[in-house]
Amino acid sequence: MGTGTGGGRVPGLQELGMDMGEFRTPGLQELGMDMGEFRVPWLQELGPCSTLARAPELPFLVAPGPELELQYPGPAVEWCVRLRPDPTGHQKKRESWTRRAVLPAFAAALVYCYSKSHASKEDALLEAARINNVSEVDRLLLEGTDVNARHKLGWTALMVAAINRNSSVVKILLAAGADPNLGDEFNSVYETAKEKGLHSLEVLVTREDDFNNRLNNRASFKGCTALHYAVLADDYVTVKLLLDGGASPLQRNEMGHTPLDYARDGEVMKLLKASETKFQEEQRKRELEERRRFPLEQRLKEHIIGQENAIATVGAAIRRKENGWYDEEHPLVFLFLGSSGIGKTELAKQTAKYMHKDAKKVAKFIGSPPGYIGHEEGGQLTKKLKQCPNAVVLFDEVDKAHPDVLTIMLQLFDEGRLTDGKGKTIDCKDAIFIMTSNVASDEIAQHALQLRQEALEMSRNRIAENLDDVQLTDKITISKQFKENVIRPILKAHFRRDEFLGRINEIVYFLPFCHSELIQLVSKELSFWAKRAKVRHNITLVWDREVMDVLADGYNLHYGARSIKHEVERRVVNQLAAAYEQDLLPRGCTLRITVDDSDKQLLKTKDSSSPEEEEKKAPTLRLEIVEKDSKSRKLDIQAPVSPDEISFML
Ligand SMILES: Nc1ncnc2c1ncn2[C@@H]1O[C@H](COP(=O)(O)OP(=O)(O)OP(=O)(O)O)[C@@H](O)[C@H]1O
Repeated sequence: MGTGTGGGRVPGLQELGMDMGEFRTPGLQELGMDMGEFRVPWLQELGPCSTLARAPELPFLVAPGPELELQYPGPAVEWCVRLRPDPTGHQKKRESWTRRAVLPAFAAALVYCYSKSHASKEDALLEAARINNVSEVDRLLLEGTDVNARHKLGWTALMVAAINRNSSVVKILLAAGADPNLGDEFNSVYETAKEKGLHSLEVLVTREDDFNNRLNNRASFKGCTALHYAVLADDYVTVKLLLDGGASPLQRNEMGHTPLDYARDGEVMKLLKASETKFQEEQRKRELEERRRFPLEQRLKEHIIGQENAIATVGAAIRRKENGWYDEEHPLVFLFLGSSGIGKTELAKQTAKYMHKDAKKVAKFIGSPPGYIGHEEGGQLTKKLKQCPNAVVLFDEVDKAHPDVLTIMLQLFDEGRLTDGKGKTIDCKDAIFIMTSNVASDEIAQHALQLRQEALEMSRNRIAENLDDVQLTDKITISKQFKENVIRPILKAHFRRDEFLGRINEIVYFLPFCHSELIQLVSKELSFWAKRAKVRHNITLVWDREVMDVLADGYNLHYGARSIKHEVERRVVNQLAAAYEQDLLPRGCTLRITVDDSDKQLLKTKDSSSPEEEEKKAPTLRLEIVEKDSKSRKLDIQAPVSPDEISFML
């Protein structure tokens, strides 16, 4: 119970000569009725009317006598209850209702039925799961009630059935598709009350109604699955049903506990131990199969444009680790080299997402002062590694780290453990460390550009010779010789530690984008804004191929993909915003981005001009509205007034 009617008017009450105001009368309390919570001890629930003989009309009284039976033909659910004289309350020593008591009792029953008939199907399912009302659960599921719906405080019907040892209901819910691996969103009573802005007493009563008062109010239950609850209830049958229904015995709640952690010695514990091993084996097989069907490299390529060698190097190393072909005594250590904004952090994030199904799991530490581990962030790192020993740890801008910090990192990589401020040692052999650095980025970029130029000339010659492997220009590989003769000495001079470089498993090179990659980046960026235009303003955004060439020209080697984002914002999004502000964009219109006609010639002559000339002659991008007859109408967007002009006008 505990669901209020929201203070609305209950149909039928006035016919009984009462209205909501009278619920607070002392007469009701004397009868043992607590109207706030609809706790009526002498009220026995009979279920929906449809299962019983229907009352033809108001006032619902079906069986006058010592026991009163009442039907409520409500709008959604029709409910039936029986009222028994309560020997402990006002009706003491009486076997039937007094005239004085009948009316308020009726009113209370009516309100109860009303609240039941108004409760959503999902609430009704939770209630039926609690009281083990199998036929009601069946009926509600047949009516299409969402089997995984949550109580407003966070739990599901399966969890309620599990904690109450209602195995028959658990069986039906599982068969109807209840997800046994959903975690409870309920925290502790006090935390949940704070989160939801409710009184803690209200939360406590609601929780105890659905669960039971044996659970600790102060403990957090966030992330507990139905299996955790079945184990807490020490109910072998339900535990078995849940395991057979696909519940993971390895799933941890937010406190980091698996169901086994809550098991008492005995049958339940034995069953859980056996299924943990089986589940691990099955999970390993499933993951292996998934990796085979959808390899890491393919997933990375969905998010990262170009950088094929970097993706291949990281992919191969992770595959070795996942399949047990690696040195288990040391963590996997990468150094990502290359200029700014070309995907180093993005690749680290995507790797973390692949390893942990969550990009947020990447722990990022910045190398700039006050420095990494050893200072404030040292504690953070040990904390994170303790929580997740196989975390992906990103050390950004490692070249800016203090030499003392490099010494600690060396210990970390070499010994596979780290000692925190309190002298406690944390194991990190299973972690993946990714360091990023801009050191030698100019040399790498220049080398890559030179290789591309050579490849371009080669392919031009091949075209001239009528050989058709023109694609060659996009795929270049940095030579071993360049790495040894140019990069390694720079790294050595910078880090001054041979053994530090020696502990890096893979140095991964990120190269500047080639033209086709820039076009992909522009396309990704324009698509992002097109989606926004559609969702926010119902505007369809299309663009000509030349527009992408113009925007790709905004690429700046030092800012990488960020320069493309900036160029799209500067040259397209600014115009969109100005046109919108000037009310030039009707809702539902189609907008086309195009290169101004008078500037199209510039694109053709671009190759022969010097960089200075190009800067001056950058083609203009325009917005046009595509009319119904497919003709385009140019938009006359007024340039926004610049601050200089404002001061002039003043
Ligand atoms: N190769 C790429 N493919 C797709 N998006 C990219 C690529 N490179 C960079 N980006 C995008 O550009 C932004 C910056 O990229 P990222 O953070 O990976 O840069 P970085 O190489 O780590 O550079 P920095 O050293 O400056 O942090 C991100 O939004 C990222 O999604």
